[in-house]
Amino acid sequence: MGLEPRTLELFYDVLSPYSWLAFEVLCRYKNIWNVNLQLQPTLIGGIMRDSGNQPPAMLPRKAVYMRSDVRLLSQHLQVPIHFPKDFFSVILKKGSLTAMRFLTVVKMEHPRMLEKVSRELWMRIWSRDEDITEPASILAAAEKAGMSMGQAQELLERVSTPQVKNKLKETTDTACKYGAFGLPITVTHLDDETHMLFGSDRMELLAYLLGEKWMGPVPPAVNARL
Ligand SMILES: N[C@@H](CCC(=O)N[C@@H](CS)C(=O)NCC(=O)O)C(=O)O
Repeated sequence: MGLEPRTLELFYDVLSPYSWLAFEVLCRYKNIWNVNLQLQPTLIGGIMRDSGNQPPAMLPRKAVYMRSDVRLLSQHLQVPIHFPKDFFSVILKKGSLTAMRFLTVVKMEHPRMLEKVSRELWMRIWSRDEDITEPASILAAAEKAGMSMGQAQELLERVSTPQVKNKLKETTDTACKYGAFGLPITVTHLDDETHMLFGSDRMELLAYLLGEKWMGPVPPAVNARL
């Protein structure tokens, strides 16, 4: 009899390109490793406030580094990231509150759609430099992910309800309790220990904790399908 799958949580925000990298790599591994991957839509702004941290791009030298780092990683990990032209307005002014509330309600009502809708929102903001704040933008992402317009509209109407707002706050608080000061974080639940790792660049260590094999960002089984 095989071992019970380990629970592996990924806390992410679609505003964060490093979250996208971690998300794609873990989606590739979720059926290779013996894990139960739980996607946790989180608000990065809440984590920054709670921890007293600032987005890396606020420090000019880090902002320059982040551009080349993300560009190289997007090639190496095969995730089609392109920086938005007006980075500061898109990331620091417009933010992701409604989009993350939308993903929260998707998870509550149609959890099987969460992976696809998350990916389509990232495709908009971090690949095609498209808005993710307007209702029409969020609906377009949901439709592209395979939701019917009626279904998506119904969910969008619920983003300002206390249940949805509180759920996103609760998930963000949980990430903070695990010690998050940024995103992405993964949380690995072993029999007697829980480990929080920060960043998309901790996959080898994650595999070690899980007792699984790290085969690079594009494992052979996935590579054969690409
Ligand atoms: N080295 C990490 C960097 C992750 C990262 O910089 N995430 C940003 C959001 S996109 C963040 O929250 N940074 C907080 C910090 O660096 O203190 C990786 O490769 O994933």
